[in-house]
Amino acid sequence: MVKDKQKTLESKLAVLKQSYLATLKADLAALFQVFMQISFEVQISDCTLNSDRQVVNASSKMALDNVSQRLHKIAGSAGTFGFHAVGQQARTLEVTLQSWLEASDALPASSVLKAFAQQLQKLQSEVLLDIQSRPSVVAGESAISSATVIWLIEEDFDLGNSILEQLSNFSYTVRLFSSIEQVSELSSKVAPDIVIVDVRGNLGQLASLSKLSCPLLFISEQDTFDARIHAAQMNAQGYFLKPLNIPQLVNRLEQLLNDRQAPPARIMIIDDDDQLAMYYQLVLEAAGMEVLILETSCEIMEHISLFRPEMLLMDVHMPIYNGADLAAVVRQYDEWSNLPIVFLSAETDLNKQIDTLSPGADDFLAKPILAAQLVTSVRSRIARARTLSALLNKDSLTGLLKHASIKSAAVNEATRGYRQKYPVVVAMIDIDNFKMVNDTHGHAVGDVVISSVATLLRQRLRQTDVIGRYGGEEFLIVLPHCGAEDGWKCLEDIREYFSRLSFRQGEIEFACTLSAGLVCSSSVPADERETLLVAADEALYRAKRGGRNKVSY
Ligand SMILES: Nc1nc2c(ncn2[C@@H]2O[C@H](COP(=O)(O)OP(=O)(O)OP(=O)(O)O)[C@@H](O)[C@H]2O)c(=O)[nH]1
Repeated sequence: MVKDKQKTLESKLAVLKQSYLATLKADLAALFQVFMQISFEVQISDCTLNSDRQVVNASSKMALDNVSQRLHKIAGSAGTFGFHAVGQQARTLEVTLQSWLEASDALPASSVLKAFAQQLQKLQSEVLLDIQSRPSVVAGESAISSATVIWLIEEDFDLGNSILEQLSNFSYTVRLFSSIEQVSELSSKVAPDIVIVDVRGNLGQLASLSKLSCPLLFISEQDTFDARIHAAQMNAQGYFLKPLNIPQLVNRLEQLLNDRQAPPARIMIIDDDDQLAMYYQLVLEAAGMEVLILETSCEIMEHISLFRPEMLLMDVHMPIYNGADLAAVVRQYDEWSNLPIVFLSAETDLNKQIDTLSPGADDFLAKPILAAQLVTSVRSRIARARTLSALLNKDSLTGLLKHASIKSAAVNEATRGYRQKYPVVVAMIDIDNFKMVNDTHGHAVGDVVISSVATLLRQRLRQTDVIGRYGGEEFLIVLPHCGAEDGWKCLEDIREYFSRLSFRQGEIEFACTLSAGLVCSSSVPADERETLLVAADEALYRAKRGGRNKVSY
């Protein structure tokens, strides 16, 4: 699967490289012609006694400036496509041109200009000969696995089956083993995502599990320091006492799987060079990211609010609006004040880089940029942005969006739905008689119940759905592209699953239920969208009044 993906990417890149080569050849041929024309005009003006050399200088300087800008682009793009030598020579020519343009006196003699034109011609022929290797491509790993496979090692068949059944409620695929030897044999051929083992004092045998490359969780009867230090030395990433608290175990499983199940990063690219933009797109998509190339800069804010990028990758010098101005516009919107903006630029002058950064961009990536470098830089910046955003917007108990964030997300999602004419479901979910859970089993157990609802919602909803903790034991979810009927079925499914979970406090086992109320945007006029939350709350109230453990709309 990954190999096929890699092959497709390589063939797409080969096509793109061919098309870039054709453009590059045509560009260099055009630059050569422009240059020959300039040197011809300078030569004529040198020979004609009554010519106005100043006028010729002014118009030639404008033309040279244009050539310099085009060379600047080539210097940035050629290396990216693997034509490193061409990129470096274009940079050298650009620097020469800049020194002429910055000098206040007349342009160099026509013979110097002609010599420069010949260098351009040489560059053109070198493009044909340049057989530099292709840029390396990082094959993307799929961010999301279809189902999480857990190997459970439990000698007690009944206990093993009971754990298996409960974990299956959370959509895990669980395989039960009765001994560590069985796992050791199989682990050389296939690998699970996580191994859970009931240690039962089998300390010697456990050593063979340390070779596993996946996370290891221990279940034990012993709550002693020795047992726990042994688990730590074996790199166990969780230690759970019997009788097992399944929601607590599931919380840890979710934390471990969180990175792998994170939604793909969304990147928006703005570059007037179509081929470069497509190259970045291919490379980032192959690494599992979602990429949108913005075609019309003046619609930047509409596209940002629709696509909701986690990073903007922008060229600096663009024909109509430059990158610095676009970054400043983005920063005028509070909602996007933290969006990472990274410039991809062939600019090598540090002072100019700093000038460009000041209005609102966060960083620079110098062109030419290799595929692996691009993927790594984007990944690490997005990871950091996600961590910061989680700290700011996420509730610490459940990892879901906090009250203010989910509330504004609900309004934003609904607004987008009205604009693009698709239905959006907004639903309020509340744990039934939760006060009694706290009063009977204690606040800590209540917290486990709250976080198990969060886990269930994360697992059962789509990645495009938005989930938040609205209040203590109340949740708000937003389901884009979903009608009332489908929303109801989805919530019914969640309600039913939740009622089957069993929670534990010591020897006492208990179950909980939840109620939900939903509203679909198609039943509320666009200009009354602020009332969607009130309508969902009213539906929740009807579900409570109707006896709880119900979904109403
Ligand atoms: N454990 C725990 N309890 C919380 C948290 N936040 C709020 N609560 C409790 O949640 C309970 C909510 O109780 P009520 O609003 O009376 O509702 P209820 O008992 O769920 O009854 P219905 O909603 O009518 O079914 C209160 O006892 C709060 O103290 C929290 O973070 N952790």
